[in-house]
Amino acid sequence: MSRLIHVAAAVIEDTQGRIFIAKRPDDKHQGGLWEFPGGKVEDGETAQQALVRELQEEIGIGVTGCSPLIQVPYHYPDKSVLLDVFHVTGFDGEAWGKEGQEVVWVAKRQLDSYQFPAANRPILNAALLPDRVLITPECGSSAEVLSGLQKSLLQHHLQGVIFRQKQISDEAYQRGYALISQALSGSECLLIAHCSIELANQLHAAALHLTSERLDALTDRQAFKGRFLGASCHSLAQLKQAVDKGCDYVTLSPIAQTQSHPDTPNLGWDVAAEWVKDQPIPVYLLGGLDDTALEGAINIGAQGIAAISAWWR
Ligand SMILES: Nc1nc2c([nH]c(=O)n2[C@H]2C[C@H](O)[C@@H](COP(=O)(O)OP(=O)(O)OP(=O)(O)O)O2)c(=O)[nH]1
Ligand SMILES: [Mg+2]
Repeated sequence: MSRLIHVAAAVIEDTQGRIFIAKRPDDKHQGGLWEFPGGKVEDGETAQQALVRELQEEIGIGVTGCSPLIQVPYHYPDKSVLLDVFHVTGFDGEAWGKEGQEVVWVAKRQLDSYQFPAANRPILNAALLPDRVLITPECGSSAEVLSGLQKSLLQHHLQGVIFRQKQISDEAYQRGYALISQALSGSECLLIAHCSIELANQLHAAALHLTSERLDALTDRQAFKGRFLGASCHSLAQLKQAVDKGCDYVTLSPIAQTQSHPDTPNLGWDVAAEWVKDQPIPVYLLGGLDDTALEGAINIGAQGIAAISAWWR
């Protein structure tokens, strides 16, 4: 296989949550498609140094704040690249197309209507998904879930929730989902269903989380009609399975010891870091973690953290 060309690229986000993208010139590799600004890492440079240089050269901004977002190795028929993507949230100057390229600031909900190179799918997922996802605990009723949820979202400013209630019937789940979906409509919070693909499609769910068993049984990503399909992973083999089957994100657990499963052996940070590295999929670390773990999770290349008790009321 040909050598991987190391490329640094940036998901640049402004204070209104818009993302900056540029159009690749027609005569370049993957020309005519939209891209996240960036370019090749030169000899003797780190990826972050290349990013800072490329953003100055291509769009005239000075990076003042950035963190790792995702790494995507990808093999085009004519070229192999390793896209080393950073989330840029601080910069000096006004971004513009210094090389004559078309550029635009896009609201996140519009990003999917632009055409990007095939390698960019996981980058789009990472750009669109939140960094913290709440998983609901077992509750006595959907009304109880809803009131707890409203308090949690308000207090912790969460932008994603997996509505999980394992003990209830499909009918009860359906009613609970409708209740929560209505309460969250108009908010920025992504509601993720936790049920079968069939039920999620019936609910017109935009996002669905699969158990490891359901991931194992999955034969066709397209069976789920919504935008984001995630899965629970506990091993490197499962992570790879989720990537191969076209999932959009995963949770990886248990990272640390939890109150709910004190005797289950945990993976620990070193193993998590090893597994997350180079996996072209956003990974949420889960199990015994709270907000204090977020920065560490992002620094090892994870999307962020998922938790139940850390944010429940
Ligand atoms: N910058 C960027 N490159 C991407 C994206 N997606 C994707 O597949 N690529 C590929 C296309 C190219 O093969 C490679 C990036 O190279 P580039 O053409 O931007 O490199 P460069 O800025 O250093 O330009 P040059 O030296 O070739 O003129 O990565 C993306 O979102 N942003
Ligand atoms: Mg470039």
